[in-house]
Amino acid sequence: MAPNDAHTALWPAPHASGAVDATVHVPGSKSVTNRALVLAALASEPGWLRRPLRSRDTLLMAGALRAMGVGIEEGVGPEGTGEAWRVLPAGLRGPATVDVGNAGTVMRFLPPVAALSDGPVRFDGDPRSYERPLNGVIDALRVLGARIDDDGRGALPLTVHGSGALEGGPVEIDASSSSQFVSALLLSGPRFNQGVEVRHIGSALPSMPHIRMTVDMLRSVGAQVDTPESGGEPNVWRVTPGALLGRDLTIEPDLSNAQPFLAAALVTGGKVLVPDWPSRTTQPGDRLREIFTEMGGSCELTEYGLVFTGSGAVHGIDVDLSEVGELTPGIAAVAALADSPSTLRGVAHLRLHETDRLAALTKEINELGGDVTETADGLHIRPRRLHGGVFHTYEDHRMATAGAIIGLAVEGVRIENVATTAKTLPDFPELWTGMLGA
Ligand SMILES: O=C(O)C1=C[C@@H](OP(=O)(O)O)[C@@H](O)[C@H](O)C1
Ligand SMILES: C=C(OP(=O)(O)O)C(=O)O
Repeated sequence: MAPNDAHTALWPAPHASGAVDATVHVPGSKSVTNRALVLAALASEPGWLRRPLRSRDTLLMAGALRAMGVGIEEGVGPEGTGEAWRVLPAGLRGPATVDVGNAGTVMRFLPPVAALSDGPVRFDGDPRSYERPLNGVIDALRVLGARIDDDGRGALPLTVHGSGALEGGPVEIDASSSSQFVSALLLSGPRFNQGVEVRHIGSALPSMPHIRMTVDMLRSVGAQVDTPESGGEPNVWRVTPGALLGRDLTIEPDLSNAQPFLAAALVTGGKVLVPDWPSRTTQPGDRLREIFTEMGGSCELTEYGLVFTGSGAVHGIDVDLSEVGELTPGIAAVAALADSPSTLRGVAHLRLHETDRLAALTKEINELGGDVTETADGLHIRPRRLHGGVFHTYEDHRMATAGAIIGLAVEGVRIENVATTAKTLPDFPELWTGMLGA
């Protein structure tokens, strides 16, 4: 297939002939891998990442850090060569060029790192990356002492003129459009001369578990972080300046990418085991245990991992997803197959994700015969009998996996550009057909 054909190619989503019964080894977490790479690059000694996710977003992160002078070498992990990265921090260098693709983590976490480099770092990416909000990071970095050239829209493309150090200190931001603004400033904060104090002053802040993930991972490499939860002021996070340790970290499976496989058990009345499901985690995907149980399944966390079992019935749900927005496409797909209506709330910011996810889900489910309406901050989904057709994906990995869930229950669904799942889960089609025993 010629490279461009992948964008228009149609993948016949497998229809499930019966209940699935499978063990699915889900690759590492995108959010943990990309935080671990940044923290290891900023450390004062080498570190290891074991079982890192290797996907478009994480390879872009690794490539960008390498471009700024960081060593990231293939190492030997628990499963042999190629299963680990050894990260060798070095003085951060410019000039460099960073391709962010359409990775929120890369476009938001790296400009603060670039501000610590000793020269200009140019950031560019996919057309969609120009539309995703970055103003919180750009404005904050300027307040903290960085020089940035952009076109004034608060978005990519831009150049950060690193001068080898950043003063840091207190800064106010409105992170209501992305929690990643807060995470970005905290991750590099220990390396700023004064550390950083981030005060969120906007309306509701989405994706709080991802901010907790940032704080937890910072603390695990020796950073001192004060948070609202540790007795600080509401909406204020403070990072003390200091050296970061090089750690040996094994990356957890990506629980948000486990979603389509758990959904398969739910919609087919089957059973799926996801090995290595962590007993304690900050990943938002852990909320699936509760959400998919309410939608009709049951789960058990055993020494082998998470066993999720469908009952044969799928129920609608009324749920606020503001903390776990990235789960919305998969929940919407299950809701379209349920026996009662659903209301998904608290996710207006999804309009600025990989695509406008609220518009895309509404259009694509309705074109298969569904009845979805957009609300100010989410979706109303009234299940209808669906029919086959093309499910467009808008270069959004989670649209592709959402379409695959529907395809299990509805014959003749064809997914456009299933290869877009490579953003976070390059093996998705193989894992999916493997789960179905094909
Ligand atoms: O920090 C992270 O790793 C992420 C935070 C969330 O971003 P938003 O707060 O922009 O939704 C989430 O949706 C994204 O998939 C990953
Ligand atoms: C919103 C997402 O990604 P990003 O990290 O690009 O924001 C996502 O993975 O659902």
